[in-house]
Amino acid sequence: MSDFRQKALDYHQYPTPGKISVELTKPADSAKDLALAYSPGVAEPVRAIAEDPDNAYKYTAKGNMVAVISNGTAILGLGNLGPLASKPVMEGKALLFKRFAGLDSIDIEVSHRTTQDFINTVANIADTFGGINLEDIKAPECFEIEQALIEKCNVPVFHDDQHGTAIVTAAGMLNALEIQGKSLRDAHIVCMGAGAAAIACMELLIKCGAQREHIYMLDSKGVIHTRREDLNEYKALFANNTDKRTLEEVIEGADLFLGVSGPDLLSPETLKLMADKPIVFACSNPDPEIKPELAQQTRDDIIIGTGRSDYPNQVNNVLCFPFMFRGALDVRATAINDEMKIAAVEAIRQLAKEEVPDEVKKAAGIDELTFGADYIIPKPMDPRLCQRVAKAVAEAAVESGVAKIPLPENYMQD
Ligand SMILES: NC(=O)C1=CN([C@@H]2O[C@H](COP(=O)(O)OP(=O)(O)OC[C@H]3O[C@@H](n4cnc5c(N)ncnc54)[C@H](OP(=O)(O)O)[C@@H]3O)[C@@H](O)[C@H]2O)C=CC1
Ligand SMILES: CC(=O)C(=O)O
Ligand SMILES: [Mg+2]
Repeated sequence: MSDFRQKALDYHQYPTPGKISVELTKPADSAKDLALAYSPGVAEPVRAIAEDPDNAYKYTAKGNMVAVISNGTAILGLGNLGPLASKPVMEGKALLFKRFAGLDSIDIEVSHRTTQDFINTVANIADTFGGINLEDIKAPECFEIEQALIEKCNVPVFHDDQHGTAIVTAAGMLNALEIQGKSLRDAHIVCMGAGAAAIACMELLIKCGAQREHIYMLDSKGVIHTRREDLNEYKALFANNTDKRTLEEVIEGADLFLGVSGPDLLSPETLKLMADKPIVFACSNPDPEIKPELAQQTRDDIIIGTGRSDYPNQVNNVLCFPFMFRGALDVRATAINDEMKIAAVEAIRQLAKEEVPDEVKKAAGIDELTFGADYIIPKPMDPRLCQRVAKAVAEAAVESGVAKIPLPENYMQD
């Protein structure tokens, strides 16, 4: 067994199996404490909540609690390995919610027969939480699931692999384009993958200025084009009227490559076909579409990002979802809308251009971090991310009318 594999297993096993636990926030040491925490005292908040459901935010942990919910059908880039096997990833997302945004989070893995079963299960438990983070649910079911849950639930529902990934990708792409001296409007884009992450990333890039007809999308059967008869309605929106059928044909002269598909699908020979100063985000986890060292050996004019923590330019939804929910929950947003998403893109983007505090460099194990080819996007452990992104999101929620309470006092200071 490789050293790293054993280390990863040991990390998860010792000293206690798993990565999260529950802690108490109230004393529970005496009979008096228990009389308040449990019977008879607990009856008082019960009555208050029965009278007004918003009292749940006052008397329970709901308002600071996010459920991370999966069915394990698209676990990272590992595929459909089932609900239980997804648990380490979901516990990992809960760890990130707590570590980076102070949000309590619990993972829920759902076994189900039909898509409707899954929707009903989540809708029936949604009121327990302040928000629902859907994770690693494969396309195209993820689109129907998210839409149905948005309609059914009173709390914000966000499919992280779609929108978290899209927000971080857009922020990174815009900065990388700026460094390479290119514009999104003129960019020729290749998107490898046509699932949850791919569709959402391309839709958001279009909202940020990319042109749909400049985008070539590929799935496991090749280029998505208008003569294919096997396309679902989401892929069909990206069907090009083209005779090109292979990655090699569509990547010729491309400025941007986004990989949200699987490992090692971009060869050095194919990378050579891209335009000068290309941008490659090889985001498949855990193994990217091309290894950064191989990409950099092949092209010295490239900007490359991956989803991993052990290379520069980590283009990963961890830069978004903790802060998206922090901002949304702090103003009790009923939804996560486009205004909030665009605000998050801008906040993440801008932060990369500022001087980096020494503590962040130390945590990243890097002496120098300056906006440029190896630092296009902030580091996940940058504490300013929470302040900036959550604030931008909360303000956008208030301005766009989906906030149920005003901006909290601590958001007023800079
Ligand atoms: N860095 C980050 O933050 C994130 C990275 N990802 C990564 O993106 C990948 C996809 O995740 P997600 O969208 O949730 O999963 P989905 O299952 O929804 O989509 C996977 C897509 O990849 C396509 N695909 C598979 N094999 C190939 C191939 N050989 N050539 C071209 N396309 C292929 C599938 O094609 P078909 O439609 O034909 O089945 C499908 O469209 C994963 O590796 C995941 O780790 C996802 C979210 C965030
Ligand atoms: C990062 C992430 O959410 C994924 O790879 O699925
Ligand atoms: Mg995921």
